[in-house]
Amino acid sequence: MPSDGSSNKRVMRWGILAPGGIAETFVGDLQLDPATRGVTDVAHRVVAVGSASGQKKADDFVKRMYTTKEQVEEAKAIRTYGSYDELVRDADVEIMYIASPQSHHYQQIKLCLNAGKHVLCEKPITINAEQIRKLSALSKAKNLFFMEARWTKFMDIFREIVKLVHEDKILGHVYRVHSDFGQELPEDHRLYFPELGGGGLLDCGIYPLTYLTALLWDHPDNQRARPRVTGSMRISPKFKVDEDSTGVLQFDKINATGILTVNMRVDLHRPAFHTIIQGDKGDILVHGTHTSRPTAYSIVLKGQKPVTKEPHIPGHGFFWEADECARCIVAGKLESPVVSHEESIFAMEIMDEIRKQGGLQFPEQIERAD
Ligand SMILES: NC(=O)C1=CN([C@@H]2O[C@H](COP(=O)(O)OP(=O)(O)OC[C@H]3O[C@@H](n4cnc5c(N)ncnc54)[C@H](OP(=O)(O)O)[C@@H]3O)[C@@H](O)[C@H]2O)C=CC1
Ligand SMILES: O=C1OC[C@@H](O)[C@H](O)[C@H]1O
Repeated sequence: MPSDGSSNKRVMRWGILAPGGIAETFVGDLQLDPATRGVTDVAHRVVAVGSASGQKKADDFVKRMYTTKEQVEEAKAIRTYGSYDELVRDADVEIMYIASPQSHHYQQIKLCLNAGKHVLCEKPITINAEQIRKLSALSKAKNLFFMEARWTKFMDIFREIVKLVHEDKILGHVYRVHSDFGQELPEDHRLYFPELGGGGLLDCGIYPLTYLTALLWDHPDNQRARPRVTGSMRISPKFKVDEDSTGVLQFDKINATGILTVNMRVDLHRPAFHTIIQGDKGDILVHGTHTSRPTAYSIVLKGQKPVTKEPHIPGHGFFWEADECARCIVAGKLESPVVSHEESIFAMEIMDEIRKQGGLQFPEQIERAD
C-alpha cells in the first residue's frame, strides 16, 4: 500500500531540504502506513527532494529510500533538485522538512517561509534566541505554520510520563529532574565544528532541556515562570566547542531544580537511565539509548516494588511530529501548542545564558540574525 493509504486521509505533500543522515530516518517514518500507529485522518507523501550538493545526491537519496516495488512506483513522481532555491519554487510542496546542521537553519527557514512554504525544521531550531524570535514573527507575518522538530515531545511514552507526574501526581511534589545526554563522538563529526554550530549543548542539550521544560517550566503550578540559570561549560581548546556542559535551572515558584548535562566524550547513560524525576513519593527513571528516544521507564515508589513499562514504538517515532504538522496545517494553525514558538524561544534563551556563563560564542556569520 502507498504511504498515503486510503483516499479519505488528508495527504500532506513534503519537500525534503538537505537529504543527509536524519532526513533518511524522517522519510523512513513518513513511509510507514499511519494505520500502524492508529492514525486515520492524515498521511504523508514526499513530493520533492533538494540537495545543495547537486541533483545526483537528491536522486541517490530517493533511490536509497524507495526500494520496494510500490515505493519505486511512488518515487517516480518525486522531483529532485540540485539547489534549495529550485526546491522551494516547487509549487506542489506544502511543507518543507529542513534537515541541515543548525548553523544553516536560520537562513534556510527564512528561504522557505519567504517562498510560501510551511516549515518543520530540525532541532536545535537556531543558534540563538534572537534568530528564532525573528523567524516566529516572519512565519506569522506570512501566515505559515512553523515548528521546531522536537520529536520527543510527541512520543506517546513521553506524554505518558508527563501525565503521570502532572495529572496523576504519582511522585507527589517533584523536587528535582536530572536529564543527561552523553554520546562518544569521533573528532571528525559535525559537532566538532563551531562553524556548523557544534558542541554538545545546542545539539544534544536540547533533549535534556526538553524534559526540564515539559516537567518543570510547564508544570501546572509553575505556569511557565522563568527559572534562575547557572551554566558551566568545558570548551575544547582544540575544537572551540563545548565537550561537556551543565545547566542548573532553579524553579523557585515550585521549589524544584532542573539539571541538564551533556557530554561528547562518554556514553554516560548506557545501559542505565538518562533521566531521573524525583518527588517526595519516589522516582521515575527514563531509559533509552538516546535521551531523544525514550523507550522505557521505571516507577520506583517508596516502599513498593519497581514497575517498568516499555510501550511498543511502531517505527523510529518521527511520524508523530509529522502528523501534528499535518493536523495543524489542516486546521489553519500557525504553530503547535506542543512545541510552541514560545517554547522554542525559551529553550534558546536558556542556551544563550548557559553559553554566556560558559564562554562559548560561535562565529559571527552563524550568530547573526539579519
Ligand atoms: N531528531 C533527531 O533525532 C536528530 C536530529 N538531528 C539534527 O538534524 C540536523 C542534521 O543532522 P545530520 O543529519 O546528522 O547532518 P548531516 O551531516 O547528515 O547533514 C545533513 C545535510 O546537511 C547538509 N550539510 C551537511 N554538512 C554541511 C555543511 N558543512 N554546510 C552546509 N550544509 C551541510 C547536507 O545537505 P545537502 O545534501 O543539501 O548538501 C547534508 O546532506 C542537525 O540540526 C541535527 O541537530 C541529527 C540527528 C538526530
Ligand atoms: O538529535 C540528535 O540525536 C541523536 C544524536 O546522535 C545526534 O547527535 C543529535 O543531533
